Amino acid sequence: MSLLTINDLSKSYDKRVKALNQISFDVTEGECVGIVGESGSGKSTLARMLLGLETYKEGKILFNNQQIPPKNRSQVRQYRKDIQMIFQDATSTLNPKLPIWKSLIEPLDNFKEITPSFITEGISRKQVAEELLEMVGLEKEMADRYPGELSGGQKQRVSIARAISIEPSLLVCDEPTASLDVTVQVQILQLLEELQKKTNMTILFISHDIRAVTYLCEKMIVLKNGYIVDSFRLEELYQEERHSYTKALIKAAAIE
Ligand SMILES: Nc1ncnc2c1ncn2[C@@H]1O[C@H](COP(=O)(O)OP(=O)(O)OP(=O)(O)O)[C@@H](O)[C@H]1O
Repeated sequence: MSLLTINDLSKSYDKRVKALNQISFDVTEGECVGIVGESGSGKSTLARMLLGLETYKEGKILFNNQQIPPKNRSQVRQYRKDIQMIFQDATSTLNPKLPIWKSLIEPLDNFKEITPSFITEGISRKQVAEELLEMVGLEKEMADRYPGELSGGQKQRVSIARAISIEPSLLVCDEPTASLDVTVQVQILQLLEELQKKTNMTILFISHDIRAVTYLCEKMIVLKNGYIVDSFRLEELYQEERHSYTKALIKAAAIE
């Protein structure tokens, strides 16, 4: 079943800048779809539109068959739970004044009606945070630390744990590995892959890095100057019919 449908979506900031041009694609439940493109191709614009942070006049965004941004309050609340986001800069997601466990537990505090399947009944809020830390490969002793005492990779793991704590239907990752060292990038991709396999969660992975996208995603969409110039499944990556821009990205990333 299609979880997210984007139909003929366009976005203009002013008369001169058309950030997105009639883009259309579908994301099916359980899929991991990558959006790849260089700087200025419209990736962040698309991510902001998915979160309901940008208005639009042309086209449609449907999530679970409901128009985005939703119209009424209860739909907005449901939507805020169902779509979670991971950003390039994990620091901005974590309150520097709170110990990690308190930041981790925030989404669950906001959605008290949710009892995630991974939570053992009757455990304290702090123990829930510790279980979440272990799910993303961190020691539970990290719970009492502050964001300033964590490395970039550890902070990104915490922000992933926070995002998945309320079991969203869709996880949107906007350049989640862009500011990390290469070895840490691989570890974060491995973590996302592992979590996706375990939970069958749907991921939309946005990146300028075709290598990261091909590592994680089974379907890819190539954006250039706001247009979708190519879209294909991973096994079709090296086919002759790929767009010249896709071929150039593959060449530049040396993954031929
Ligand atoms: N708030 C804004 N006002 C005006 N133009 C904007 C605004 N945000 C983005 N743009 C323009 O829209 C186009 C797409 O930008 P966007 O940030 O979506 O690209 P991107 O692929 O995410 O780039 P990057 O990887 O550098 O973040 C660019 O031409 C950009 O200058």
